[in-house]
Amino acid sequence: MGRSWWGWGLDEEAVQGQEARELERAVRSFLPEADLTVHDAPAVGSLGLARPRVVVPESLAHVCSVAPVERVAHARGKALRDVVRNLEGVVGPVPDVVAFPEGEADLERLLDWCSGANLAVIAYGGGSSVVGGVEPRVGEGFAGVVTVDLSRMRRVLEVDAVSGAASVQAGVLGPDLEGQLRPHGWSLRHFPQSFEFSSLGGWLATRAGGHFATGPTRIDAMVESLRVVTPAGVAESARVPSSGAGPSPDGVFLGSEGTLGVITQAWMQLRERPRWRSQTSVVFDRFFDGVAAVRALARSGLEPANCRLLDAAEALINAGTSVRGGLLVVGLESADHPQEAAMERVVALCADHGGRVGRVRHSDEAGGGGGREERSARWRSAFVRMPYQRDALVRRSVLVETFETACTWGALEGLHARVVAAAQEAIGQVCGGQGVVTCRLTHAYRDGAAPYFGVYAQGRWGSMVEQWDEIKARVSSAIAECGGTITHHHAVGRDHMRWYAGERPGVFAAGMGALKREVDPAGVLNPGVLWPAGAG
Ligand SMILES: Cc1cc2nc3c(=O)[nH]c(=O)nc-3n(C[C@H](O)[C@H](O)[C@H](O)COP(=O)(O)OP(=O)(O)OC[C@H]3O[C@@H](n4cnc5c(N)ncnc54)[C@H](O)[C@@H]3O)c2cc1C
Repeated sequence: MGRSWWGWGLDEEAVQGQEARELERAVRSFLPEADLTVHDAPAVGSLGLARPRVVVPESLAHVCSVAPVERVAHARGKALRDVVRNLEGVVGPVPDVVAFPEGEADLERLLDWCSGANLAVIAYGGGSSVVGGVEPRVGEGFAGVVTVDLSRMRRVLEVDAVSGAASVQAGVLGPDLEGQLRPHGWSLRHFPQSFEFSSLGGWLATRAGGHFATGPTRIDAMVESLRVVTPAGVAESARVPSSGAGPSPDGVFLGSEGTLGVITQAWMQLRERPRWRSQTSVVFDRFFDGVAAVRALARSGLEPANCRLLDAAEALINAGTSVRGGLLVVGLESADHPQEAAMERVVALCADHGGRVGRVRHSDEAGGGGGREERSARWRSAFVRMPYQRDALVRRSVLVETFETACTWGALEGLHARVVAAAQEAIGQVCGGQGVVTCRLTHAYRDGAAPYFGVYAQGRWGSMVEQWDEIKARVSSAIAECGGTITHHHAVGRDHMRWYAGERPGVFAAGMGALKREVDPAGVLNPGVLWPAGAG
C-alpha cells in the first residue's frame, strides 16, 4: 500500500464498496447504456520495461533509483490520458533514472552529469501535472532521461514571524507544508484541488491557482523571492515585499515548468489562519444571472474566498442539487473580523441579480487555530474525493476530464456557447452522443473569469485516449478562437504547446529562447515544454 503508480493518491483511498455503488448509480442516470466493467491496473512487472539506457556515476548512486516501479510511477502525470494509458498497460517513454537529491549540492552534480552526458532532466514535484509536464516525451536527440524528484527537499527552513513569511524547500507537498507551518501559527493558504499530492516547487513552476475564488489566488502573488539552480549557476532574487527594479526575475522563473532551472527554495508570504467564516448558497434560474452576480461580487471589494458558480449539470453531478440555471456557493473568511456585515452585502448583491439566497451560516473558531473546521472539512470533502472518483470512473470506461480557461466578462457568454457546442459536437461524433458537458466559474476577477468545463461521456475501452484527444483538440481551438487562454491554471506542459505557441507573442518567445540558451546551454531541461523538443 502507498502511492498509486497508475492513478491518483494512495492505493488504500481508492473508491470501493458503497462509494463505488453510488458512483455507478449516478453514472447510469446520465449514461444509461454504459458498460461499467471494472478494469484493474496491470502489475508493474508485467509491463516489460526496457532497461535503463544510462549508467549512474558512482558519486550519484546514493540518490538515484532505476527500480521499475519508480520509473513507471514517474513517467506520467495524473490526467485522464495518463491514467487510461497506465491502466491499459501501454508503456510510453519512461525515465531511465529517478534521482532524489538531498540538497542543492546533489542537484548541481546531477545537472552537471546530465548536461555533459546529453541526458534530458525532468524536475518532478508531486507529479500531478495534467498536461504532460513530467512525461519524458523529449524527442530523439537525448542519450536518456533523468527525472529529478524533489521530495527529499521538503523542509520549512525559517519562519520570519515579524514579516509573516517563510523560507521553504520546493519539494514539500501541501499537507506537510501546512503541518510544518501550523506550530508557528501560520498558513500559506494555497489549496489547489491537487493540494495533497502537489508540491510548492510544482505550484511555482506552473503558476498554480489556489482555492481563493477572488482576490490574490495565484501562487505568484505569494512569492517574496525564489532560488533556482540552473546548469549555468544559481539565481536567487532579493527578498523584498515589492520592487519596481526592472522586470521581475521571479516572473521569469514562475511558470517556467522546469525548462529554465530547478526551483529549490522560496520565501513565501504567509497568512494568519482564518477565525471567522460565513457561507451560503444562492440559486439562479438562469446561469448568466449567476454570472452577473459573480461579476458584481468580484468588483465589490468583499473578496469572497469561495465564489463558485455551478451550472445546472455541474450542480447535479457534483453537488447533488437540482437547479434550473445555476448554484452559487459563496464563502467569506477572515482572521481579523466577523463576516456578518460582509455577508449581508453578498446577499444583497446576489438578490439584485435574481438570486434566491439559502441559509447563511456563520462560524467563529475561537483561538484562530484553524484546526477544527479545516480538519473535519478538508480531507473527506467531495473536492478531495473527486480525483479518486475520477479514477474509479475511468476504470469503468467513463471519459471524465476537465479543461479550463479565462477570458474577459465581455467574451464569456460567446466563449461559453461556442466551447459547449464544440464539446457536444465532438461527443456526438466520438462517443455516439452519450455524454454531458458541465461548466463552473472557479475564479473571478474585476475584468473576467475562469470558466472550468467538465466532460462526462461514454468511453470505449482501448480507444479512450483517442476519444479524449479529439474532444480536447476541438475545445482548445474553440477557446483560442473566442479569446480565452489555453490555460488558466493547468499549465502548458507538452499537451498545450500547439495553442500556447499561438498565444505568446513571437518577440517574447524569441527573447525567452535566448534566455533558455543562456541558462541551459546543453538544452537538457524538460525538452518539449514551452519550446518544441529539439529547439536550441
Ligand atoms: C486532481 C487534480 C486537481 C488539480 N487541481 C489544480 C488546481 O486546483 N490548481 C492548479 O493550479 N492546478 C491543479 N492541478 C494541476 C497540478 O496539480 C498543478 O499544475 C500543480 O501545480 C503541479 O504541482 P506538482 O508538484 O504536482 O508538479 P509536477 O506535476 O511534479 O510538475 C509540474 C511541472 O512543474 C515542473 N516542476 C515541478 N517541480 C519543479 C521545481 N521544483 N522546479 C522547476 N520545475 C518544477 C515539472 O517539470 C513540470 O513541468 C490539478 C491536477 C490534478 C490531477
